[in-house]
Amino acid sequence: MITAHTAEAVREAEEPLLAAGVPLMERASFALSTAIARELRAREQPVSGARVLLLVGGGNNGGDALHAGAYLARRGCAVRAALLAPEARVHPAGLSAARRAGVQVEQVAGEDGLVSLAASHPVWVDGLTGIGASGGLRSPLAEAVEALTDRAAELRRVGSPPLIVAVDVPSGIGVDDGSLPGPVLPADLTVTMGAVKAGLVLPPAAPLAGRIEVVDLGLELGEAEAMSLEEGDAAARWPVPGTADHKYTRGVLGVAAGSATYPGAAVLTVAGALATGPGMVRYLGAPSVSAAVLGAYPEVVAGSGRVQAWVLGPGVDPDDEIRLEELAEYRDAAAEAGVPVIFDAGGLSLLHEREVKAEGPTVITPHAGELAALLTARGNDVARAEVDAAPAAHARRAAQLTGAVVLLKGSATVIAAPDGPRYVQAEATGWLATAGAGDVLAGVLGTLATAAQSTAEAGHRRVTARELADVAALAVFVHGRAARRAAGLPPHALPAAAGGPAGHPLRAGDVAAALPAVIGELLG
Ligand SMILES: NC(=O)C1=CN([C@@H]2O[C@H](COP(=O)(O)OP(=O)(O)OC[C@H]3O[C@@H](n4cnc5c(N)ncnc54)[C@H](O)[C@@H]3O)[C@@H](O)[C@H]2O)[C@@H](O)CC1
Ligand SMILES: Nc1ncnc2c1ncn2[C@@H]1O[C@H](COP(=O)(O)OP(=O)(O)O)[C@@H](O)[C@H]1O
Ligand SMILES: [K+]
Repeated sequence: MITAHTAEAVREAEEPLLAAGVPLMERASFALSTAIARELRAREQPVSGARVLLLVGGGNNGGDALHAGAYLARRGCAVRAALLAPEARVHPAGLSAARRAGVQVEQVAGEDGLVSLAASHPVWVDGLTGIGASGGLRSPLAEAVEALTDRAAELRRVGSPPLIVAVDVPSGIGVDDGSLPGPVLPADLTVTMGAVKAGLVLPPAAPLAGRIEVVDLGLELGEAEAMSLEEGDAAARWPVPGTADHKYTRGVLGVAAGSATYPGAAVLTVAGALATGPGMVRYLGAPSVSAAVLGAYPEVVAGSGRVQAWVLGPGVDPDDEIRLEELAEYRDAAAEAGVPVIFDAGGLSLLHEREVKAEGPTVITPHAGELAALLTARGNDVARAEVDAAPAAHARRAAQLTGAVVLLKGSATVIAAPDGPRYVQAEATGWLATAGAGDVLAGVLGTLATAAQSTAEAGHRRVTARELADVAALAVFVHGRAARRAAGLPPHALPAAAGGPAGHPLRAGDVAAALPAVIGELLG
């Protein structure tokens, strides 16, 4: 599990160690220097003689960069430090360590000098600001970062990109919320001190961190601000049927999806559900859609009966009041029985009224546009772009307003429980951004929710919001992995922008088809 923390949590955890005289900065900066050397070797570039440019701001983040520069200079690198804050404000111990080690230090004024300095150094170390920064980078750092970002893009175009290493965080990101309040220099590698910061995993900042290495400082941290499931977590949480199970103990999923206009949404939801391994899927909808679903999947049982979870709404027309009334009936029955409900697409409109709160265990699965519509309908006027700029904050807001677990879809998908954990999962690929992919996800989530409900029923208790958030993260994890497989991408390949394979197009049905093999591989 990747656990990510706020700046305040990290500072609190550092305090007792600093008070006890533990040399955290020395440890952090030494580890930073070795990470840079390792990265150079991995790129088959010699460490000795490597030309390294330190971008130094006026806080301890700059101190880390200077100390690391001193270590690198001692290993034979040609290190230069560009001070972007007045020398009197630059970390004094770092500055003198760097000078003693032979680092050439110069005060930078204006972007032109900085850019030409950068052009002659293939390694840039971003030590402008770390967890002490607030708001977007201000002048002159903002202009410097903009100019360096442009230069890096030019160098990338001509095939000689610099190696950019961020100290602790790419300077200027929203450290706690992953926002981008101003310019940020995208890094290839972020060496982060003591703990992953939430902004390194939350969108939209996360992709700018590149690969993340954590320096272990022995910090004792409390509950995470954000978590990401990894392979081992997903495998450990997967509901594998036991020998005593039968289809009803494994769980029955009810699907009310599709319409005359969007019959395919029902087929794809069911495809995702079946590929995830339910005990049974019941379908409820118009006869023509039902015929399409059964034509594609004869395993499905049409008509009502007892279920352990519902998926309500994929492909449902939000203006079809009669259909929405049916969905509301399923919802009410589910609330009475304590059965989880997943509202997707058209079904989300059932939560548009301001005072409506989820009465039973509930997950909603909007994309940014749908979340903006939901928040706006409930009196929080929000545009899609605002959700995109701060997905985690908006997901949490919607969770608090509705009482539901919110699964906010996007290139990184954020999951927020009303007062519980927050997950972010980013294993998918841009190829997944295709019509119907969300329907498949709703089906996957539905099946996993039935399994969670079956376990809860066996223990004579109700499934909790926390468990539903866990299930949502698991669904997004395998859906993302299945998308990678369907796009011909190995699970751990670098993004195409970082030199990894591009993959190939997929259609939503391919994601469902890839699921059993992905799950099998996960479970070994
Ligand atoms: N406390 C410690 O001993 C440790 C600190 N560490 C490092 O120290 C960093 C935190 O250091 P600080 O608390 O000094 O803070 P930072 O170095 O992160 O930032 C403070 C500096 O940035 C400037 N600044 C703040 N907001 C700005 C903005 N919006 N635009 C432009 N400039 C801005 C401030 O004027 C100040 O000069 C961590 O990120 C980490 O790199 C590590 O060495 C681990 C140990
Ligand atoms: N750029 C992207 N990279 C990776 N995954 C993405 C990206 N954009 C969207 N996705 C994923 O693709 C799916 C699209 O779902 P959705 O928007 O609901 O489509 P539909 O309603 O057509 O089924 C979601 O799982 C979402 O997280
Ligand atoms: K930094």
